[in-house]
Amino acid sequence: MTPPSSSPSQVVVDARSVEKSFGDGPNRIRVLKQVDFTARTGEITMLVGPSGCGKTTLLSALAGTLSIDNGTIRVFDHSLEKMSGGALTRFRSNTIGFIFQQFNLIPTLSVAENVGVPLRIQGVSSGKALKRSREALEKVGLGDRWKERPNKLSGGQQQRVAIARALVHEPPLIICDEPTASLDAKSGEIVLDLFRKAACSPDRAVIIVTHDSRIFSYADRISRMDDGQIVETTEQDHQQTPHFEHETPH
Ligand SMILES: Nc1ncnc2c1ncn2[C@@H]1O[C@H](COP(=O)(O)OP(=O)(O)OP(=O)(O)O)[C@@H](O)[C@H]1O
Repeated sequence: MTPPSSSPSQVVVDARSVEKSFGDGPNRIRVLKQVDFTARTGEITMLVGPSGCGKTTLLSALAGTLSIDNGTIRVFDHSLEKMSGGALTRFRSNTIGFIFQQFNLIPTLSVAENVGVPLRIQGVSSGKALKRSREALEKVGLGDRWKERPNKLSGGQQQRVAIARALVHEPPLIICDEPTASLDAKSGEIVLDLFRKAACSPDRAVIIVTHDSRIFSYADRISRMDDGQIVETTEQDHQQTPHFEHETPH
């Protein structure tokens, strides 16, 4: 997964001293406490840690969907906190592909129409969006299911549709929150192989929030979070092919 030597990996997500609290007065809770976090091109970075430690909050801040109280977040050389609402929305839709645990597919649209949503938001015509959506569905092994409604697919297949939707507009940053939590081992393996292929691109970065220890071997870098802070970051080099652990997640 190491990018070619002609394209050394670059820090493209750089969060420094990020702070975020929720609530007021005695109900105020500090969720992010001076968090430093980086993600690089050509790599899968996993953000792990116990429930409630602040992973989703940090992910939302990195994605620009949640404002922070203090600190700085740079994503592909743009300071998120300096961008206005409209500019941030455009930046997000061009730069980031999101994959959520709940898939968030629209039940009344076909699978291909769901995949095409990011393209339609960018103003791509429906004909071109359909063509590119079908190509993206081919890549995730669902080329023959494009006309169906999402509820006709299994959970693993719906997750692959969500991945096709996140990749269809070729965003340089892929952000995933618990992408495998509800998947069996076989579906999880397919999903992780797709992320690995995506991250192999020397100009693309993948960030995955997970507590699913079955997938840790796919990470190039693991940042461990506890009580609102990154307490450890470890690098993994892939002498051996990463694999999905066929055991119950912790
Ligand atoms: N909008 C909000 N308003 C108030 N409190 C919030 C809000 N969002 C998150 N929190 C609180 O912030 C803390 C961290 O939540 P967060 O979802 O970031 O944790 P997490 O590490 O992702 O947990 P999990 O692994 O269970 O998803 C929790 O105590 C949560 O209740």
